[in-house]
Amino acid sequence: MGGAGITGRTRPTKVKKQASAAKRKRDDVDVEKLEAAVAALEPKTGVYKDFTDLPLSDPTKQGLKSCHFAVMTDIQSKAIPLALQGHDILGAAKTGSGKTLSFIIPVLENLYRLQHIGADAGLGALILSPTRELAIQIFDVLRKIGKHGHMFAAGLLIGGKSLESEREALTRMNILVATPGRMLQHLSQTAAFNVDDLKMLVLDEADRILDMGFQKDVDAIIEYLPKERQTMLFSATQSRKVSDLARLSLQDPEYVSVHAEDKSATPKGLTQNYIICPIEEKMDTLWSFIQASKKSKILCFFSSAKTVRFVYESFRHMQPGIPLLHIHGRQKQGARLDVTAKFSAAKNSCLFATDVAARGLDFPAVDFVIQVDCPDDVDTYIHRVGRTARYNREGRGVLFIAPSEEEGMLKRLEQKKVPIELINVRQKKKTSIKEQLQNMNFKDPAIKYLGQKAFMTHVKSLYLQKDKEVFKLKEYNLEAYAASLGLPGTPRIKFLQNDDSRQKKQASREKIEASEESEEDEVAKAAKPIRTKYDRMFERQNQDVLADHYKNLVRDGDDEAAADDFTGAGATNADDDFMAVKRRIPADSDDDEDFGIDETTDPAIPGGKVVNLAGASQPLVIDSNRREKLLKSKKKLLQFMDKGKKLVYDDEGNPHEVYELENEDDFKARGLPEEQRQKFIEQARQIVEEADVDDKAAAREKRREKLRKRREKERGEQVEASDDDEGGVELPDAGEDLLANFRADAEYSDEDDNEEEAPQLVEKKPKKWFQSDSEDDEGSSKKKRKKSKNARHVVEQPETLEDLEDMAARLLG
Ligand SMILES: Nc1ncnc2c1ncn2[C@@H]1O[C@H](COP(=O)(O)OP(=O)(O)OP(=O)(O)O)[C@@H](O)[C@H]1O
Repeated sequence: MGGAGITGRTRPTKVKKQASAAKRKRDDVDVEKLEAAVAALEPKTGVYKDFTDLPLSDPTKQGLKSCHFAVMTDIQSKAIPLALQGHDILGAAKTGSGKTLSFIIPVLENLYRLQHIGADAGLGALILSPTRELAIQIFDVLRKIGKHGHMFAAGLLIGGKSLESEREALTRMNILVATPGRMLQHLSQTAAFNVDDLKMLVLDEADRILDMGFQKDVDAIIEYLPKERQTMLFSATQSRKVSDLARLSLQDPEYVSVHAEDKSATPKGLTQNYIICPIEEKMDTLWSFIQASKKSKILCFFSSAKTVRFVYESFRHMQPGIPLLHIHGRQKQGARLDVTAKFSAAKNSCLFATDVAARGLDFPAVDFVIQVDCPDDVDTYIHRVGRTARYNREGRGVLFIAPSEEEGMLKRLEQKKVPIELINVRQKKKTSIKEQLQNMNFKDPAIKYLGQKAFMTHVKSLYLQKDKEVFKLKEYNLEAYAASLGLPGTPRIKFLQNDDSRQKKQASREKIEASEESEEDEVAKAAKPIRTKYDRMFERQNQDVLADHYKNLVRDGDDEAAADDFTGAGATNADDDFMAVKRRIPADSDDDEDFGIDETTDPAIPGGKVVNLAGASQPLVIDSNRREKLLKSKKKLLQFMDKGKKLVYDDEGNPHEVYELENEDDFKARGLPEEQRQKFIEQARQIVEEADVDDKAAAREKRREKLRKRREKERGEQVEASDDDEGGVELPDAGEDLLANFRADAEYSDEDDNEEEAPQLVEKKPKKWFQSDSEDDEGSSKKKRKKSKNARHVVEQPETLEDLEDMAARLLG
């Protein structure tokens, strides 16, 4: 199991049994008293300040005492009494305000009063956390409070170990702190894992857990859990919808929010500032800030793991004089835990992190939270900044905002009541590290690679940001940003180029369209009154074949008025039945020519038009623009076309209907099929041979002609060359010319020697599909070997169609 159980004392069995029995008796009395005291609580009216004001079991009291927790925080004093009475809770309170104890104490107490203890009792409470680190932290608090006399078996289920090793221990657990993914895995794969008796479900960082990433897992987990249970949701930012609550089957939940009374959404001891920092200045500003705060504990947030790695590696190389750490989701679990432990213990340190460290983590005494990359939304801002100024401590948050992000981001922060003030960076104290980064990129390909990756991921994350009012990709100077990372050039980003080319295409399309509208059109357009969709609708011909809802638009009694109202360009006058308004298909339209369209006027449809499509079984009635458009689509027209007939072509190429074919009896009368086939092949061979003689003669003549022309040309060139060539040798200046010369030489190399075989390419070619192996072996005479040595392998290359036929005829023969 991922964590140690709370139980685990080793005593002789007999003594143990006696002690347990005595304890049970004591507990029974204890439990009854506690039940009564809890029932007597008045959560809404009563004032409960200290933990001692609440009816808690001795082991819990002991645990709180050992941790020196005496006075309750606001959320604790409001939520714990309600939770002890078994209410469902929706708790929202600022970061660092003590939400963890608000659910840990009720979990321990309620299970204790129910005596839901021991392996047989099964799982009594499940606490879900979005990250492993937070789960570990919660488990740690649970262990600290519970280890003074509580007998529950508690476990941590966050993965990282084999399912098998967790399986057995899992079935004995009473309280589990888990990440949703791992919990679901066990629910679906560990048969003996029984959750039917679960009494309490807690979702810490609920808004994150119910978000997209975990939604499916959480929904699936809930399917396994009994509906009758107590459910508690806690988060610093609560933006849950009713649908979420329904999914979780919350019953009349109590809303416990401590934001309402206090105007700001962030802790009192927190000072919040922002600086205007273009992305290309982030590296310099951050470096300078770290240099000026070496005696502090700093937590810096970035938007991607790649940026975290690049900044960590490059700053480390530059020896900043403060221990650097980094954490992101792509690290192994062991490394992440190591980092959180180191940063928790450190006095002065700088941790570069992604949002994996933004929620819930309780690092003691963080002085600064620097949000180097603007957070996706205000909730993320609040969670990040909440890593400092925890539980009445002081702390400071600094947000880096690019000029284009300022307006949008400030608006959103204001909406969520986040008090933040602008401060300026002292330019004198700012040092540029651009050159150092450039050198590093130059010398170390690994750094350069990281830099390129960081650049691309950052740009991609800006591109994918949902809030376009804050993140306007076009406003960032990406070239300068790449240079600020020390990169030799701006990495090419595919999606941006695709976007650009898409836009360019769109623009040029629009341009073409615009230019296609000639001046004449413009004049005509200007002269025409503007026609609306309705005008066009009532201008239609063949209104009697229109859909009913069109007809319904103009009822008998309304006709005239409607005609007046809607008189458009095509309407003649009010007396005319506008259903019969003439509609013209431009006579000069040549669209139809392409499709062999024949237009007539259908007498059955007043003013209507019938188009006879070549090959179509039925004429196509044009009764709407849609149908008219259809005439332009070959594909669509196919459905109106005749499917065609089966025809058989004779030797002269004349088509015949199938029924004209010879019947079976006649065919049989002409002899056996095999004999007929042989006869046919023989006839065909004769025909081919006869044709072959003519074809060969023609081909030879053609080749001779070609050769003659070429020689004439060469002779002419030689004369020209001797005229130009006055001593020097001119080299062909383009590779292409060289290639052309080579080809010509190769093709005709043997031509003079063997006209009959020309053209031949003296070149070894891979064996063709028509060459059998025996062909190669056949006649292993010296002569053949000699020939093959000289000419290697001679393969005819048909040049003309005649050559090809010639070759084919020889092969067939
Ligand atoms: N009653 C208390 N008295 C003293 N310290 C407390 C008390 N309750 C909580 N704390 C301390 O306050 C710190 C913050 O508590 P906790 O982590 O529960 O905050 P949180 O509200 O869950 O924060 P976040 O929203 O960031 O998760 C912890 O270090 C915890 O030990």
